[in-house]
Amino acid sequence: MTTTEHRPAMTAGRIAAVVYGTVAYVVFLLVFSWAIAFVEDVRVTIGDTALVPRTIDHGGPTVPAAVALLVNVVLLTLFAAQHSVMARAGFKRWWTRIVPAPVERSTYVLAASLCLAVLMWWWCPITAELWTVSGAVSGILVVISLAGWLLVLTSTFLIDHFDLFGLRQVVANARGRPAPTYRFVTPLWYGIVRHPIYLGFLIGFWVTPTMTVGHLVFAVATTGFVLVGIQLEERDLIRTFGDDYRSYRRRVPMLLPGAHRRT
Ligand SMILES: C[S@@+](CC[C@H](N)C(=O)[O-])C[C@H]1O[C@@H](n2cnc3c(N)ncnc32)[C@H](O)[C@@H]1O
Repeated sequence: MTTTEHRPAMTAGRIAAVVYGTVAYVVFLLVFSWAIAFVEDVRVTIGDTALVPRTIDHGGPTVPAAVALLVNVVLLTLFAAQHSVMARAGFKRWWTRIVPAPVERSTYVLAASLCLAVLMWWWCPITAELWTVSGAVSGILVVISLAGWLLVLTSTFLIDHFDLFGLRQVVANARGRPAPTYRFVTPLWYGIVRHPIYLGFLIGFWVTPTMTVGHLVFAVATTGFVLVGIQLEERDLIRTFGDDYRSYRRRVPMLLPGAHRRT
């Protein structure tokens, strides 16, 4: 094969990777926005069309609570399994023998977004209320909850938003450049807690004016998942960054700002 025969195929592959990465990113943005409406219990409609017909507490089939619980646990398990497996360094090494390395992250983002979409699409609300507040307190809780989502979004930019969601990798590949170097950084929120993205999610999930049984199941399950995920993520980070990360762990608390530092 001559060089001139080889080049168009490479170029087509690189363009396809950029298109794929862009689609994965757009799907992520849509599903992330949907997730905010879902957890905040906002049914979004345009005219007669319901964009978010089902939320954590509204819509969905009328089924016995035990059936709803079973369905929700299966959905949460599917979501947790996808994240726990695909986010691990060992899986990535194996996976990139099958999937081209430049689109590995985009594939992860797409799979994670689709699992979350499946969870929200089939979620069965269990609406018995555990607590509910109204008036100014309700408004304050909604603001705190939205601040959690903002913490998630801003933290992705502090690490490297476009790297985290796979776009930097496909663009570097299209330019014929090596994959971007994976850096350990600790700016702003990362100087206060080690996991501001997960903290933001926990705030978004737990702080609510109305806590139903279904919402509590979601919050407890995702909290457990986050706590286990942190252990696995930090094991990978220590393998990659060694003493830099160990020292960071001693200096900065995991999730609670100001919590007792490890010595
Ligand atoms: C979904 S992000 C969550 C990051 C962090 N756990 C948080 O809650 O803000 C997961 C990715 O961030 C990376 N990561 C975690 N902490 C990092 C840091 N301080 N600097 C760079 N990358 C980091 C992990 O290696 C992993 O690939």
